[in-house]
Amino acid sequence: MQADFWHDKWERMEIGFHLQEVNKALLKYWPSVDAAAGDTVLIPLCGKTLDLVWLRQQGHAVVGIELSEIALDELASLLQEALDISLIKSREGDRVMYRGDGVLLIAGDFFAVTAELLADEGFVAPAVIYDRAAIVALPDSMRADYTKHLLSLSPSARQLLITLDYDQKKRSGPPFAVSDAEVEQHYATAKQVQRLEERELIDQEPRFREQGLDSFIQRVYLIE
Ligand SMILES: C[S@@+](CC[C@H](N)C(=O)[O-])C[C@H]1O[C@@H](n2cnc3c(N)ncnc32)[C@H](O)[C@@H]1O
Repeated sequence: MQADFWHDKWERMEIGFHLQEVNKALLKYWPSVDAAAGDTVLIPLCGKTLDLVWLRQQGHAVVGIELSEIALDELASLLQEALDISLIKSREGDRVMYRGDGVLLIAGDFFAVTAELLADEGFVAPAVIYDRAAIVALPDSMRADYTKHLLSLSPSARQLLITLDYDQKKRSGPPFAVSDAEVEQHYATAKQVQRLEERELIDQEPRFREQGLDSFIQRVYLIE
């Protein structure tokens, strides 16, 4: 997926993926991650998710990486409203950085963010990764590089990963289908890939039924 595709989506506010509430799977399974209060959570391709605000509310430092400055401006406002956290925004080369109390937001290409950059910002190897609608936002050709890059930012992080799976022949992404086998393959070197939940969502997602699908499965994994 090209950057222009996503910038265009944000300019038109065609953001059907955005939830108006904290993700239910995050609320349900966050205790399984067993994160300590001060742990940093890395949220790749974060959009303007309320999940990031909720994670900060739990006492975690949060790092969000997102192409769209529109999304991060909104997220900065949400953090201000919900937590009274003011972010200082600064344009630095190809990126826009937003820095505040326990928060780092980076508007720019995820693949250009390095472990060194995070360390320079005081966020060395985040302890936890939270991926909701990130790997599934990327086409097959990018997902191995995505996972490799994610692990380069924090090789031993625990990860809460939420995927979607359906018959990709019946509909093109995003969101893209990511099978159980693919997750196992990407995380073959992990100590453990534990599937916490598999849920059929087709009855709650009529727009996907209208697009010809008869199954739309969400899976939640804890990867260690
Ligand atoms: C499906 S949305 C999910 C957003 C968020 N995780 C959520 O749950 O609402 C995918 C997001 O990834 C962002 N994105 C896509 N490619 C990216 C890249 N290479 N670097 C940073 N962000 C990217 C898009 O702008 C979009 O906001």
